[in-house]
Amino acid sequence: MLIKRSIFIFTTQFNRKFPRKLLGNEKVQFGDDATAGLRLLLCHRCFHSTPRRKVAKLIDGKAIAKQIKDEVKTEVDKIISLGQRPPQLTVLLVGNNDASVVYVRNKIKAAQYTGIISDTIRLPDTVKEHELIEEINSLNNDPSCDGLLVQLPVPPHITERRICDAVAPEKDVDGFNILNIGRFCVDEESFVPATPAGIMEMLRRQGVETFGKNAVVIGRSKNVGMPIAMYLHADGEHGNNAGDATVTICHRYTPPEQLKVFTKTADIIVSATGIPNLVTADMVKEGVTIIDVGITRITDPQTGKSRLVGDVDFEGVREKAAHITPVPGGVGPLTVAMLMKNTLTAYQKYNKYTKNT
Ligand SMILES: Nc1nc(=O)c2c([nH]1)NC[C@@H]1CN(c3ccc(C(=O)N[C@@H](CCC(=O)O)C(=O)O)cc3)C=[N+]21
Ligand SMILES: [Mg+2]
Repeated sequence: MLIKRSIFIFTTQFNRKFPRKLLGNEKVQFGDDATAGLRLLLCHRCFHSTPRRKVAKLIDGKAIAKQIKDEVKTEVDKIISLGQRPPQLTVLLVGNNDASVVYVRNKIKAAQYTGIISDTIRLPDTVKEHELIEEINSLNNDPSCDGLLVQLPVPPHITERRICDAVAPEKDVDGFNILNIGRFCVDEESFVPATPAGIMEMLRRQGVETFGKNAVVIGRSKNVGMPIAMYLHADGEHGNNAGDATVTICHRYTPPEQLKVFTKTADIIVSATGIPNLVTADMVKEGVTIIDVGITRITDPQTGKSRLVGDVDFEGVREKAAHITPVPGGVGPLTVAMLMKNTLTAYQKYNKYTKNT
């Protein structure tokens, strides 16, 4: 009874604080996910029990990614049970970049899991730009291919922008074609790049509010920093279900003491620089949410083994943060899962060939 009452009070106050989010937008209601009840119960405990040392709640990227993949799988199963062909994702991989090979393998595994057909086309790193574009054109015209992406980076003799723009906008599940970027930047519905899409999805499912909050994005890369900053600040009432946060973008020319001034005021920090230990405990406020997008492979001085680290001093920051993503197992798996979701969307929206069979 007491628990029920406090849940009622809590949700009522939440309603007052975020009226539009709760009443006007079905997709981002607090308590959308299955753990909401449990979270409220935990809130109840926090309010009514003696405080103990706080350690951040780990955002389990793998588990959230699995949820999303399961949802995609359910849809794909439906498609198949209707006797229609499943969606197909084609990945073009140029050369032998070690990291790219791992990422593409993870994408193929996720496709297999969801029932999406995947096709990887490998090309030598000597391939000419026009040959790669011819390959893209032929896949643009192939009705069995719904989603098409060229794994980045491409070798230096190839211009990345020309390659991204060669992918048909309706198959551009990476959201890297300039038409999708432009649409995204003016709040029109578009394919949203998988990493920012994954981060927003992670925040929603974890119950981290972005509406009216201070967010700091560190890094201004075109594929991560820029689009996540765009996504966090843009109008949630428009096409892509954006975050309505106040966003500060910091980058390599932000003086370190200035960076700290900004991160100290942040409710949410997204770090995407590839600089290990850039974000330390002294730079963040109590209760912050930390999204670590950095991926750096280092050799562990203790074990001598190679391992992945993010941008954040995880152990230090963890003591102050409310939520924190690990590396690996944080943003990476979400990126892969959202790519599957985008591929399903491409099929559902643009596949003209098997709709009425
Ligand atoms: N056209 C294109 N689209 C991309 O989406 C794209 C790209 N190019 N180039 C590189 C970045 C990076 N990216 C990741 C994918 C999976 C993990 C991932 O699965 N990470 C695992 C660990 C992977 C490992 O062990 O190395 C994790 O964080 O748990 C990470 C990063 C996609 N990207
Ligand atoms: Mg919204």
